[in-house]
Amino acid sequence: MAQTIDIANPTRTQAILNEYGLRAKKKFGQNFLTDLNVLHNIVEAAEITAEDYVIEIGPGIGALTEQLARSAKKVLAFEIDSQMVEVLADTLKPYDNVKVIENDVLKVDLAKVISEEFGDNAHVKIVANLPYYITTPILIQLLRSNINWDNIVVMMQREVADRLNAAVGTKSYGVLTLTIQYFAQATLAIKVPASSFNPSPNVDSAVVKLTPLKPTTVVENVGKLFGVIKGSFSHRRKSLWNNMLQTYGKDAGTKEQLTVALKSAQIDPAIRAERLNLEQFTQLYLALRDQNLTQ
Ligand SMILES: C[S@@+](CC[C@H](N)C(=O)[O-])C[C@H]1O[C@@H](n2cnc3c(N)ncnc32)[C@H](O)[C@@H]1O
Repeated sequence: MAQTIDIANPTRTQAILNEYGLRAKKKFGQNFLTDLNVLHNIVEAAEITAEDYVIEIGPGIGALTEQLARSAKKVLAFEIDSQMVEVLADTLKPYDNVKVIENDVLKVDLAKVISEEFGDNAHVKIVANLPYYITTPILIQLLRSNINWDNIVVMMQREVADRLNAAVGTKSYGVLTLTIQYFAQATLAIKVPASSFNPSPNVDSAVVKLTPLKPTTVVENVGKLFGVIKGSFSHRRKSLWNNMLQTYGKDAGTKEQLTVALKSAQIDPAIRAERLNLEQFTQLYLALRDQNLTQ
């Protein structure tokens, strides 16, 4: 199975792109990893073993996929760019444990595909050098989909990585922070310089490792909890009260229900969403639900 020259090598990466007459596409967030050490560190951080089913998002020309294929049982990779899928048919030919699916990962029912490909309730590890233009929606999709993941190890913009563990009240604190807090523990695994990519991105990057976390307060409808959180952050500079009026309506009856809910959750209506922690949002959601406002 071993391939003599790794794809992750500046010369080989450029040679592959030239061979196919391709250039990295900005619209798909294409920055190819050319640093083999970084790839080895990613595979190590994900603790991939020969028993593991791995999901990769955005394989590109296959630099990370190849390293995953060498360590994992099977790799299932989602790639949006049909030209990359053509390249992958060649670069990944030596690996019979890889399947590439041409699709927008945001449109895929991951739970369904995983059970079709790996079996019902199969556990997966998710590894990716994410397309930076959709890092947040991908992370939210992964965490909110009902899949059994053992860990998620993903490269992202350093600035987004900072949001994952941002403290309440800071500029970076928001919906993404709260989503992570509900589902996972996030640790910064590797800092990656721009020189590790072709082309070099204009931002610093970091590999983050997420491990699953049992929420402190489990709610029966997570979608509705996050509906409340999203609505509360819709205008960051506005008070919670003003954002809530916009979400639920301004008539006297609704205002009365909102007042009761906020009182029962012991939350000051004048506060801004960025000042509330996950437990406070959970209490707010439960109080709004009791007022039939989240149905
Ligand atoms: C940052 S590149 C990483 C490429 C490769 N994994 C590497 O590390 O060199 C992101 C990859 O995601 C792909 N991509 C972008 N948007 C996508 C989407 N919505 N669904 C699936 N793949 C996507 C891009 O075409 C590109 O191949």
